[in-house]
Amino acid sequence: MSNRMNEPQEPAESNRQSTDSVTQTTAGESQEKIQPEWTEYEFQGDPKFSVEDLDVYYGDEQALQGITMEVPENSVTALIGPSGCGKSTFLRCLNRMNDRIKSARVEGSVELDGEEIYQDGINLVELRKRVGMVFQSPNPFPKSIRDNISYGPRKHGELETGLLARLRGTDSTDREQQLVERCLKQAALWEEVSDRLDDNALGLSGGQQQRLCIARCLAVDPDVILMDEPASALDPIATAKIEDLIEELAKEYTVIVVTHSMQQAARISDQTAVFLTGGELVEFDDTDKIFENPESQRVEDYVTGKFG
Ligand SMILES: Nc1ncnc2c1ncn2[C@@H]1O[C@H](COP(=O)(O)OP(=O)(O)OP(=O)(O)O)[C@@H](O)[C@H]1O
Repeated sequence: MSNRMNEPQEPAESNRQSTDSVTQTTAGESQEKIQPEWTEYEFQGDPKFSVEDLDVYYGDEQALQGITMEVPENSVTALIGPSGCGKSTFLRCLNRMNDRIKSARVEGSVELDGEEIYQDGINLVELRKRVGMVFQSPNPFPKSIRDNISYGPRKHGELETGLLARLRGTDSTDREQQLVERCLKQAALWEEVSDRLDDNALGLSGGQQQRLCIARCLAVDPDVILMDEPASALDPIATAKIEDLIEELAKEYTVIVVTHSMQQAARISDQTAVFLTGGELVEFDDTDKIFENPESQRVEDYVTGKFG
């Protein structure tokens, strides 16, 4: 992983000119789309997601255009780009959260471990269990810290506690305690809250609440954790804790994170996808390559702050 942002070097001219213009217009003719070759990222191992020709519309407005990329498993992928270029829209395609937006229409293919998630009959509850999501503002339930963690597994019928469960002999209080401890440890929060698990989660600091939301996401055993600007509402110390946590989580989970901070993308991610205005994915590569020697002139301009 990259720990620093170097001054970008000059990208190869020959590559740039051939395909940098994703949308070319010849006089008086309709636009012709050319998929940039810099999104074919080569990596070892299997892809977690294979996305092909993904278009997303909100009503008549197109938010993503022909996105094709493969996301490697057990690593951190950062999605960067200027405001409104479709990063959050793309993230929401990966667990079909856009289905909840009435005007949204998704075309193309998204495979998770080789299985199409946009096929009819896919179980959305299962999908969102496998592909969890953490949002920009921490949003714990107004319940105890313990209940925040056990909420998901209870909903899925994996935990039962209380009088009825004890009478039935199905009480899982011990398992719940183990689960709460494991998830809070994984989210680097256990030490700070182990003596107040029954306190209301809303009494935690913003950074603690966000780590609790990550712990809550881990409680249902996901494969993938999607994060939409998870540290943008936090102070620098809380941000550093979330960044450390993201790197740690990637040993076991596939983490895909939208960030506005290029420094953050450079610090925490293994590979970076750069989206630009109009909903194009222009370049996807190792994070070092994107920040030090991108192929696309537009990406170089963006990462060096010339626009965006
Ligand atoms: N629910 C929605 N209904 C209609 N249009 C939407 C909706 N969500 C996003 N859009 C539009 O889709 C485009 C992409 O938005 P999106 O939020 O995905 O971009 P983004 O890169 O995540 O932006 P930001 O960095 O500002 O969060 C924008 O033009 C936006 O206005």
